[in-house]
Amino acid sequence: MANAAYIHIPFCSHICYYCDFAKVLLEGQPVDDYIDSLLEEYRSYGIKSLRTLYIGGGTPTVLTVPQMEKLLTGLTQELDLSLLEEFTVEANPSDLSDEMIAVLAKSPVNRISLGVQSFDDKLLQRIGRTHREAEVYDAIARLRTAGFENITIDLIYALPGQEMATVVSDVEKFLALDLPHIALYSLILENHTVFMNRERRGLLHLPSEDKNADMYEYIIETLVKHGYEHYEVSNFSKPGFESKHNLTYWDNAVYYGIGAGASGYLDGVRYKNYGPVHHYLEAEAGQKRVNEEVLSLKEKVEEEMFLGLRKKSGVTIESFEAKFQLDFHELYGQQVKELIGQGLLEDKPGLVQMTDKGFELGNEVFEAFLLDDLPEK
Ligand SMILES: C[S@@+](CC[C@H](N)C(=O)[O-])C[C@H]1O[C@@H](n2cnc3c(N)ncnc32)[C@H](O)[C@@H]1O
Ligand SMILES: C[S@@+](CC[C@H](N)C(=O)[O-])C[C@H]1O[C@@H](n2cnc3c(N)ncnc32)[C@H](O)[C@@H]1O
Ligand code: SF4
Repeated sequence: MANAAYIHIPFCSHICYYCDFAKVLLEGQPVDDYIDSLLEEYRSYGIKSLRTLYIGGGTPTVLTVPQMEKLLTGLTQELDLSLLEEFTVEANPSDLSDEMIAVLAKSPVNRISLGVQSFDDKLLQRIGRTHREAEVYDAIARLRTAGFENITIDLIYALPGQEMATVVSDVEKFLALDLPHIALYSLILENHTVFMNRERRGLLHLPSEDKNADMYEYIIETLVKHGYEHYEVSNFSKPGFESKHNLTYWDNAVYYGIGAGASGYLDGVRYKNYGPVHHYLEAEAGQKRVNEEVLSLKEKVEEEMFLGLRKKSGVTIESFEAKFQLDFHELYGQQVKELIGQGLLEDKPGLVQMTDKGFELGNEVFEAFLLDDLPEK
């Protein structure tokens, strides 16, 4: 059975201009019913032990303190806590009250992921965030006082109108905080967002691809110079602070996905739950899935490569062959040779690993690992 569970809280107090994740405005939503329903789905799996738990969103910290307490108790009361290594809650800097921090601190939660996005107040305003730089420092100080050490932040770069100077200042401000982990995402223009709407009307001014690449290079170089490991395309950590939960995804391992819009991977099936809260609520505990995909061997192999290559440590040929009982060189020998020749993969025996150039041109590398056909064995 799976050792990791993702729990989705789809509510937000405002909607950011770039975001297309499963979320809805909090106002008027049946939040108490949602928590009951989510805990019912969780219990239906009979989970007794987990190595990682991750509550994401949406914005989990928009719950009231009693709602958060109920959720945390419901998720952990049946668990053998001695086996739970990492328990993350995502938080928005502007709604982390002292009471909320106190509830998180006295629970088994041991990692906080703060959605900072940028330290530049003008930029924050331009992307539809409601918090400001000062609130980030205040939230981090109060989290630290409450005993949280393992704090990570999310930043986005290549935002509309953004110049290199704010990337530099964002990275410098992150370094000054001396946190053990950061995720830095290049903005993805998503459908159904305010930004996409503006783009269609020719009103969005995104940095060019070249500028985007310069920003990524600067980020990698600077963070690595300051002792952070670039352990995944967008993730950097001090040694020992890699996200164990997210590594489960990139290791192509199984996990529960619980809540509206959550994805899971169990028994060779990738599934997704109903996104709209009322659809999710109407479905019985065992019927929350809107789709299920039974993966073929070919799909499993491709996913192993796509996900594994996102990690700096890459894919070990020995473990690939042990997992699939297939000859790696027969399947991918030629592609790997070509990608090494193009400087996109490292030339290391027994290991398939991206270079920094490979990370920049990720999709080109991934495409090379698509297979024509692979008979089921
Ligand atoms: C779905 S959000 C949930 C966390 C929380 N609600 C918050 O925003 O702080 C998770 C992260 O995804 C990233 N993200 C969301 N939309 C994105 C986009 N269009 N492009 C790049 N990153 C994005 C942001 O960095 C965000 O912190
Ligand atoms: C973009 S990542 C940010 C990770 C964070 N920086 C960290 O290191 O912990 C997190 C977001 O991905 C989405 N997500 C993660 N796992 C998911 C799953 N199993 N099902 C659905 N959404 C998921 C959620 O929207 C969540 O807010
Ligand atoms: S980025 Fe976070 S706060 Fe903003 S809309 Fe998306 S989930 Fe909500």
